Amino acid sequence: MKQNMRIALGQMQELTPETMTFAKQLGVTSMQLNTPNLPGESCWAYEDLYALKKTCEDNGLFLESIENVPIRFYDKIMLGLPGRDEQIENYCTIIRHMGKVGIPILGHHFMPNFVWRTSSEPGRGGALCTAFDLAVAANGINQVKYAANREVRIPDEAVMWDHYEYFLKAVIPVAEQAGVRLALHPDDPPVAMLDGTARIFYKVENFKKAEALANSDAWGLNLCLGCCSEMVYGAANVMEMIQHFGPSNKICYVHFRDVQGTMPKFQECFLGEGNYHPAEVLRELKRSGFTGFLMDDHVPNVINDSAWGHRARAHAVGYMQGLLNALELLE
Ligand SMILES: O=C(O)C(=O)C[C@H](O)[C@H](O)CO
Repeated sequence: MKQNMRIALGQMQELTPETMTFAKQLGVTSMQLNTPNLPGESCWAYEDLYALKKTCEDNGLFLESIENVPIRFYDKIMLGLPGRDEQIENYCTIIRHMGKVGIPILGHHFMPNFVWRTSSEPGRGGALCTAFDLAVAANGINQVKYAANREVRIPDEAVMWDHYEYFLKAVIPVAEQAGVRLALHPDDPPVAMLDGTARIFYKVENFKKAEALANSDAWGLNLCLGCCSEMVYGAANVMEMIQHFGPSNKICYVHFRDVQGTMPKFQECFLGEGNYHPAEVLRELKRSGFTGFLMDDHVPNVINDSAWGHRARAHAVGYMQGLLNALELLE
């Protein structure tokens, strides 16, 4: 059954009673977890995934997606190192477990050196916003946790494509069978080369290439509007991604955040003061046939907030709820 667009609370690693209460208080009925801190050095057990799903259900919440397994579960896959087939086997096991448990989406990115930021800058009212400047990054400065194996660099984009294709060919049939969708997150920052390693998901046409390689409804996007807005041409990418991937139901879910500026230099911001117009984008999502969930992803660090960002996330969720309500009335 097709649902309506809805909002999830997420980007936490742990499902605590407090966060679930917070979700309910905000009027949110969906949850997402990012790299949940479950036991396991290379794989997750069925029982642990089942417990996450059950805890959500017992609290009247639906666990929509798990975004990312830990990088240590698939670093060899991304880097094409010996041991990648074993990692693929484990990845397939997780997909099968998720299918059995009934968690419908598993997110992934393909950035061996993960997310980079070069500073935090004061935004509206002094709220701290993370920022990226390629000129600074050229000196190897990354203020976000560095997840790469820095000994191994893959400077060749074609090699990274080979690694992604190898991964897709192995996991897509398993995902199809399990009824789980694999949602790809764009590169952040979206740049062709960072710290000596090539990236492949930094421009619109490359997502179309991945779509063709996967050639399956089990592949889709974790459409991070923030990353698309960071790309050269900013808001135009956001619209193009929605218009291309929405009608074929390739958008599994949306990270609804924005930045000011585009590559090579940008800064995160509150919704409504970035490169794109949030209402216009939400309307385009609806018109494209998107019926998945939206979530805030990153938020500025506002005064007296928690590390996870309760205050700023409440603002972002409220903003999205208001837009959704208005859209229902107007469209
Ligand atoms: O940088 C972003 O836009 C992110 O959302 C980073 C997240 O950790 C995401 O899970 C990367 O796959």
